[in-house]
Amino acid sequence: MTDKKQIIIFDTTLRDGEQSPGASMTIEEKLRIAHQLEKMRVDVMEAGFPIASEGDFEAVKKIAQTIKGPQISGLARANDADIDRAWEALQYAGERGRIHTFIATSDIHMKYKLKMTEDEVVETAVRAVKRAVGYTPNVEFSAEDAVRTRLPFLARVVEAVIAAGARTVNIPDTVGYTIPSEYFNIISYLKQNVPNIDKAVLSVHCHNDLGLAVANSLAAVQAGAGQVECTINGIGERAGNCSLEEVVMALRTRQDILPYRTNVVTEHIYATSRLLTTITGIVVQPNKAIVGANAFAHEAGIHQHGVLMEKSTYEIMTPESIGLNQNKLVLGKHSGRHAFNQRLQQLGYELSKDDMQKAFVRFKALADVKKEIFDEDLEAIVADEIIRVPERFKLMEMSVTSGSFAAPTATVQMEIDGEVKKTAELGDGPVDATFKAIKKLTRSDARLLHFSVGAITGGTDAQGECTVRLEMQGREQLGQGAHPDIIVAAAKAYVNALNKIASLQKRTAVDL
Ligand SMILES: CC(=O)SCCNC(=O)CCNC(=O)[C@H](O)C(C)(C)COP(=O)(O)OP(=O)(O)OC[C@H]1O[C@@H](n2cnc3c(N)ncnc32)[C@H](O)[C@@H]1OP(=O)(O)O
Ligand SMILES: CC(C)C(=O)C(=O)O
Repeated sequence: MTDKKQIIIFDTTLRDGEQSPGASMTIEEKLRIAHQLEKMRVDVMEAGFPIASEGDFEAVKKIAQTIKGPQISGLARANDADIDRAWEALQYAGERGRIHTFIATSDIHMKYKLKMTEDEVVETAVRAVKRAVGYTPNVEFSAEDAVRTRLPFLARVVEAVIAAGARTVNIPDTVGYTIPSEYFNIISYLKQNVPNIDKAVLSVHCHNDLGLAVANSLAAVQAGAGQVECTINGIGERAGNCSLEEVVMALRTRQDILPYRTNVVTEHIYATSRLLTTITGIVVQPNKAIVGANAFAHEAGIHQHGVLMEKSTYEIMTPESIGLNQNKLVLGKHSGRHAFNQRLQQLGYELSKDDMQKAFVRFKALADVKKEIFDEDLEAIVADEIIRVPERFKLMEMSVTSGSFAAPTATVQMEIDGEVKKTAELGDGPVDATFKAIKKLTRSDARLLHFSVGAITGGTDAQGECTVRLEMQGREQLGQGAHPDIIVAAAKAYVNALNKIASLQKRTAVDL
């Protein structure tokens, strides 16, 4: 193993990943993901952009205070205020705290966005790195839009920031424009033309606009890059970032031609992917590599036959290597707390005794109506029962009539601020009628932006999982709900989003 070069895995799910439309996370949600990344042993996690908002500052601070093991990075533009604010949040991580400062170096960005000359950009970058080094030696510099930067100028910037003390220098493909051979050549050029290049780790950060982020990152590694920046499920700005699970599993699976290793405990990949989906509501496509629902499924007879004879005929990696348990312990209504607790732990959930008990009660209720409980059901229970906000609004009972003849009608009973209220509403369909009834009871003027529904597992007794995005007074909130009855799941998701809005408004002291 020692003859293999170690590639530093820099996870930026909590920063660039959070830049995905709809992926904003609360401090608690970020911390939950951070714990999972810690368990998975990423080398560096970028916790946020501290100057961006009070919430992001607090999240980076909390992660720096809590997470042990990985380095914690915070992003900062190349100016004093950003760098000072970043360190204010990161200082609690000591030497593991990394200030990541950046400035764009391409002609397009310098001319239209920064309105700076080359000399001004070099001067600003050097000044920023020096200021950051005043706080910590653990400084990373990124040349934003490096791929569209003229190479001699890029080399000049890289040399200058290394001389100023940057230990890591990142060469991002900010707009997902490059292709593997070109990126290989850029990294090789820097290796050959920057005299002090050996004093820093070269890093890569690829966006996926052309679907090449993972391929480009691998090409850069082959050219000598020592750090790969990536995100869980590949989430991120626009088409996303290089996907952590894909790049790590490619390095692991093709050891024959890729002599590199990472510290990532790949067996935690699946649980981490699911946790992110649960928190953000951004689902991965079924055919997504590594973590998609079909990634280890075989439908075709010839494939099934091959796999039955010898798995490696059609499987290039084992499901176990990403934490998918082939021999699932079947959980049903006869299961007890031990099996239940153990499975939740295997899925990456460390719940308190109280939360475990709450989830167990809910599991038993589900097991009464459903033959077999799958991992996805358990995740939905945890999402629905544990990862929740204080409930101003509680859904008590509901019933719906609909069909091809009856006018869809929903009768809903809720507890609101301790008072029980009931109403019935007509709608264009059962979900519409239900949402109208909830809106009436809660007197909410929230606007529905998005509604999605999915069956969590196969079979007619599967649980339905709904995601609802609401907008109220300029704030957007995601709500989730799971239930064997899809309309109840939709109602729970709607109420969950309303509770999040109410809790946010309470926190920011805005009247309802
Ligand atoms: C490629 C990337 O992913 S970079 C990271 C992108 N992420 C984000 O932008 C998310 C967080 N951002 C934010 O919350 C806000 O944009 C803030 C707080 C950083 C700045 O907000 P505002 O002060 O309102 O500025 P706004 O975002 O409108 O414009 C950016 C300003 O930063 C300047 N700027 C952009 N990049 C840099 C940089 N690397 N170094 C220094 N200045 C920069 C721009 O020129 C512009 O300056 P101007 O206000 O003097 O015209
Ligand atoms: C700040 C840098 C690393 C970035 O996110 C990008 O260039 O895409």
